[in-house]
Amino acid sequence: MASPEDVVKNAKISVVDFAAFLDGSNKQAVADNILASFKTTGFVYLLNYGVRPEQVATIFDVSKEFFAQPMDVKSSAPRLASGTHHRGYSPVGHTKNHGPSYVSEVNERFECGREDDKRMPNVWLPDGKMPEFRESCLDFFWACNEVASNILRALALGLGLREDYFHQYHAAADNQLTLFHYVSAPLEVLEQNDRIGEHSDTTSVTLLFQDDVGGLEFEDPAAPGSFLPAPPISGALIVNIGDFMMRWSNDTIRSTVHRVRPPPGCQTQDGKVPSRYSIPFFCNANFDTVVDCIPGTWDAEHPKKYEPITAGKYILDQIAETYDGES
Ligand SMILES: O=C(O)CCC(=O)C(=O)O
Ligand SMILES: [Fe+2]
Repeated sequence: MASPEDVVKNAKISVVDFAAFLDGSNKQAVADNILASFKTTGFVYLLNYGVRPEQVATIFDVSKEFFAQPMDVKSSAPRLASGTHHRGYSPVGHTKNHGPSYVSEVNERFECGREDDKRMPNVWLPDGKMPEFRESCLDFFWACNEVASNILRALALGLGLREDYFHQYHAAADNQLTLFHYVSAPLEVLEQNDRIGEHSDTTSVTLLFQDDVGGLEFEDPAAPGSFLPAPPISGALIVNIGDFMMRWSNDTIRSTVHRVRPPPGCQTQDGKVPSRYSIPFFCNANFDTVVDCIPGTWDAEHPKKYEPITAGKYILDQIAETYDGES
C-alpha cells in the first residue's frame, strides 16, 4: 500500500485528516481542504473518517465469504431483470463498459440499499445461507450513511452554507452499498475487458473502500484522456463527487471519470492478475426531492446552467443504461 506522503507527492488527490472536523476542533479548515480537492480532482482521501478499521475489515471478510459461495447460492439472490433495480447479485459479464470499447466488465457484484425501500426492495440470500450476511451489509450501509452525512456537512461549510444544508435533501437515505469482486483473470483478458470501464458516478458523493491490490485510476483533470492511479492508502477512505452533485453545484465541483484496470506492474499468480475486492457506497439525494442549483454557485455573471430536477429522475435515467437488461 502507498503511504499518504507518496500519494501526495505522486498524485493530485489531497489526503485530508477528517478528525478535526469530527471532533469540532478545526471544522472550517478541514471543510475548505475537502472542497478544494473536490474542485480540482473531484476526489479526496480521508483519514480518521469515523468508522473503526475492524468494521471495515469485517465487511471485507463478509464480502469474500459471499463471493466464495457456489454460483447456485449467489444466484439465489439474483438482481432482477429491470435495468434500474440495483439490488442483489450480478455475475461477471452482466454490465458493459460504456467507454470506448463497450465490452463486458470482469466483475461480480452484490448491491443493497435500506431495508424499507419500497421502490427498490433488497434481494437477500434465502434463509439459512450465510445468516449474518444481511445484518452485516445493513450495518455497514448505515455506518457509511453516517460518514456520507458528515462529508456533506463539510461540503456545506466549504461552500459557505449552513452545515446542515444538504441534510434535508439526503434524509431518505436513497443510497446503495455495492460489494465488488474483480475476479482473478489472465492479463490478456483484462487488457481486453475492463475490470470496470471509464465512467463517472451518478451520485452526490461516493465512498470507496478498496483492498490493497490497487488499479483504480482517475482522469487527469489537466490532461483529459490520460489517467492517474488512485492507489490504496492504509486506513484511508476515497471519496468522490458524482454527476448529480456536479450538476447541483452548477459545475463548480467536479465529477471525475474513473475506471479500474489491473494495477501497473502487478505480479501475476499463475499468469493471472490477482482478484480485487472493493466496496463503494453510493450516496444519493432523496429520489423525490426537487433540487435547484446550490446557493452561492450561481449569480448574474454565472447563471444557472440547469433546471431543477429530482435525483430519482436524473439517476434512474442514467443507470438504466449500465446493465444489459437481459439478466
Ligand atoms: O472498485 C472500484 O475501485 C471502483 C468502483 C466504481 O468506480 C463504481 O462502482 O462506480
Ligand atoms: Fe465509480
